[in-house]
Amino acid sequence: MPEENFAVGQRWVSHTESELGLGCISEVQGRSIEVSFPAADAIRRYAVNNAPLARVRFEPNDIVFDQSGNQLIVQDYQEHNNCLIYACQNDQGTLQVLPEQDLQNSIQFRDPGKRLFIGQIDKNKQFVLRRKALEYDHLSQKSPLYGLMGARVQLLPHQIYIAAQAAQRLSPRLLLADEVGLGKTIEAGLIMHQQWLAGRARRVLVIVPEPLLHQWLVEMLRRFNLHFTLIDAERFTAIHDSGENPFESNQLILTSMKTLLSDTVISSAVTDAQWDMLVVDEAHHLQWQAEKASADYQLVAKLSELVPAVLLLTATPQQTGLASHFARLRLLDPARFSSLAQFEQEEQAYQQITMLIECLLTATDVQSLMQSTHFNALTEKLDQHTLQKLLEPETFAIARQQAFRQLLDYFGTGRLLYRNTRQNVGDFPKRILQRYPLPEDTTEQPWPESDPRIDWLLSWLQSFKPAKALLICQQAEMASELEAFLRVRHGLRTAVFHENMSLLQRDRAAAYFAEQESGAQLLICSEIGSEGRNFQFCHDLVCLDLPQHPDILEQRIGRLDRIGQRHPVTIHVPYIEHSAQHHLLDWYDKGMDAFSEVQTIGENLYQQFSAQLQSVMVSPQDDVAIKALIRETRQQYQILKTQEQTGREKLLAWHSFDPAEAENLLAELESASRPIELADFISDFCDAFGIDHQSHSADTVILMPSEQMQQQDLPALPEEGITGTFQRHKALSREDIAFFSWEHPLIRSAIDTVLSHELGNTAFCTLTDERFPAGTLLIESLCYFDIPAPPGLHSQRYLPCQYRRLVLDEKGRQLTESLPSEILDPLAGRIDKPTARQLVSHARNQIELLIRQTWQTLQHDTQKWINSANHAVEQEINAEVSRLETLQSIQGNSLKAEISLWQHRQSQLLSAISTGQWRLDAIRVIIVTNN
Ligand SMILES: Nc1ncnc2c1ncn2[C@@H]1O[C@H](COP(=O)(O)OP(=O)(O)OP(=O)(O)O)[C@@H](O)[C@H]1O
Repeated sequence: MPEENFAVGQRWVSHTESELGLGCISEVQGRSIEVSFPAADAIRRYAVNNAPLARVRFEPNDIVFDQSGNQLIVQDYQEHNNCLIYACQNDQGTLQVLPEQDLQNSIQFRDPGKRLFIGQIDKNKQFVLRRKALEYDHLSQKSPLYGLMGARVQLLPHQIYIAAQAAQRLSPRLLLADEVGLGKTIEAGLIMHQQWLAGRARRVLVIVPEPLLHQWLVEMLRRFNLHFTLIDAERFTAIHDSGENPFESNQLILTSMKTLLSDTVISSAVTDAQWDMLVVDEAHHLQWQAEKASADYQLVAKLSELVPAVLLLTATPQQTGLASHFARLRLLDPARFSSLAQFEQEEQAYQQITMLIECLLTATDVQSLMQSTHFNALTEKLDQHTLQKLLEPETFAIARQQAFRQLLDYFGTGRLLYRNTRQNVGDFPKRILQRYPLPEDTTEQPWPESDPRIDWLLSWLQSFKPAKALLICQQAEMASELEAFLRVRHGLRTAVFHENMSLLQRDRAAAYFAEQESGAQLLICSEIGSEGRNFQFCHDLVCLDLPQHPDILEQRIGRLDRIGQRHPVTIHVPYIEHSAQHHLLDWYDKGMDAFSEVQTIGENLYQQFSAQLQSVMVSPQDDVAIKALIRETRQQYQILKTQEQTGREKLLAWHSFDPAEAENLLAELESASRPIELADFISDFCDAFGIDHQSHSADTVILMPSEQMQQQDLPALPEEGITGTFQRHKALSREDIAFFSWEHPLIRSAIDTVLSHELGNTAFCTLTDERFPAGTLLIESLCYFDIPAPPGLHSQRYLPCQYRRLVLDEKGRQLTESLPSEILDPLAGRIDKPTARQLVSHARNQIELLIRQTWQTLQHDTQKWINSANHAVEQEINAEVSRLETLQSIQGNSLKAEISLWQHRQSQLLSAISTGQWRLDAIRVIIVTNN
């Protein structure tokens, strides 16, 4: 560093203490200088020939700040008395003079070029860490499966398939209607997690029945690391009184329909808040009839007009009738489901659509398709464009898939209804009915003493000890009374669970029942209270009474027959012979196998036979009528079941699950998990940022904050530390250990920390590689493509990729392919910092040339990137518009407004993408030494 360069007033930075900010030379005396660092209130004295300082010189177009914090753009500079005077433009566009002494003192250099030339050169290890952070960030964000990997769940094919389908949609609007207990909550969690991580759903509202609040809260946190805030009426009032909308107090809100409907102030506040995603569990309660819609339906209808992504969950979508089912579908996709009459007609034609799809799927080529008996009918249903492609041998395979999707969407069960069945999923235990006929009681005692079913229950429980059983009855009052009777009068270990209890009481009761050793032997639940709950740790269900709708019976059995159940589920039904309940039991058992099989046509049978059933139940001695009811129900059951299996169920099965595709997805998830690389990344990150890390056991580490931590705010690192494993199976069996995946909040925050910090954005290394002459200078740069656009547009998702690594030589030749990081990193040699600074300073002109060449290469490719993103936008939006146009012509209603919304979105996207630009994130200078 030539000593004559130093002059009072000049601005320099320290290589060794960059945190001091911008220094100003306050004294030059003989062979020493004094530098003040006003931002740190520090003074340093250095020997002239050995000062660890770099001169700060801004170039035209650099952004600088004056001492009052005003932002200025450098236009030019001149030297006066060895000091620089900048000519700058302020934000009003006027020119202004800024002597370097007046530059802001608290400067921190982020730009890699600037840092390199002022001597802030980081370690190679830090550069590599940064590159890995960029690569992983990019790879995961780009992967269509990003968001589906990090949940602490088993990767079950039927769930991953649905979640991956949802991930392809910009804002999924779906009805998740898997059979009871197949994991709709988990599917919704996966979809939410994916949308949350992809930045597409920042504000989520989940509405569940009150008894399920806590279960949801815990599942979302434990399995997905999603921290929901629970809003009940009390909490609402507390926050509301401070003037804030309680639904805006957090990003993820969990509430119950009861809370929302308890006060109009609450229901208005929920619709006033802005949401990206709405989830409604047990959605069969949203009832609708042409003349009247229930209050909860009306509220969800209002919300679903405002919220882009909507998930409705129910195992029994038709429990409250076909009209309500249709109305819920219409909430999700009004363009597709516009008329109930048409919807009913479509249901009648499902068998025909199934035949057409079968004809399509079995055809191996154009010839065989044309020879099929259903070919003509098929041509009537397909649009001209798809048909044309279907008749070309080259496009046959793709068009067949497209035609299949169109038939399902336009004429089948739609693209928004997913229903997995035990048949799809496989491997479920059997259901067994145990009947206990009892003689009528003739004593005159009050209930429950007078009830022979209670005597039966007492002796059954005695013989059954210590195994646990769940008893579900229709009413909360009955559940309470019975539980008190068994506990107080007979000293049994029982618990009760119903909708009139507080959240805390219910959770205590469930926990008492779940306790292995000293817990309750019997949990008595009301119908509504138990809906959606997980009780699969027990496998005996007692029904003292039976509900009158097959779907409600299915909900009951589903408390035990759910994922995780390892034993056959036994349903114990004690009943008084020849009573109404006896007939109801026969109707279910002999009329429709309701105990041994999952009901898909329960609602239909209920509609047809409920009147007859009522009359049989009021005159239980009428044997002829009873037999007729069971015979007719059975006949109808068989007819409907065949129709279902060849119509609706088949369409739903096709739409809801593709085993081959699901297998591919699981394989992709497996390979994207890269646990070894993750372990390395964590270890490198901890080294760079001063976090303690040590091995806990195989594939498991303990991370602890330390006093040397450079980044104080690594939000996901708890003060007491965290233990995490990279293995899913271990995380599933050890609740106390976190599941570390690329999606875990701590890892995402580690990646963000690296990328938001400048550490590692400059480096210098030597290279021994005989392919290049000694002395060759190369530059490795890490670049990112940014699109400054409103977040709601999600424009990044259309880019071919957002991150690039480039290696260039002095002649501007690209060596990226011949020097991939796997080759370069092991060959990169360390060089001490002072020498590196000298070399950089010496080769400044060449390095600047290399940086310019990198920029030129990037600029040259910018248009390619923009074109490719535009193409992706057009493809997606044109497909949506063409779908709406087809629906318009099939259904005969105008969808102009919807079409123009999509077109508007397209023009917004195209204009945002056209402003996209590359950013240079990091550079490493490489000098070939060959020694
Ligand atoms: N992929 C999975 N990994 C681990 N556990 C799972 C998985 N999927 C579901 N489960 C467990 O299986 C049980 C049933 O799942 P869930 O509650 O999501 O089903 P559901 O379809 O919503 O039930 P319901 O029809 O009763 O509302 C829960 O205990 C859940 O934690």
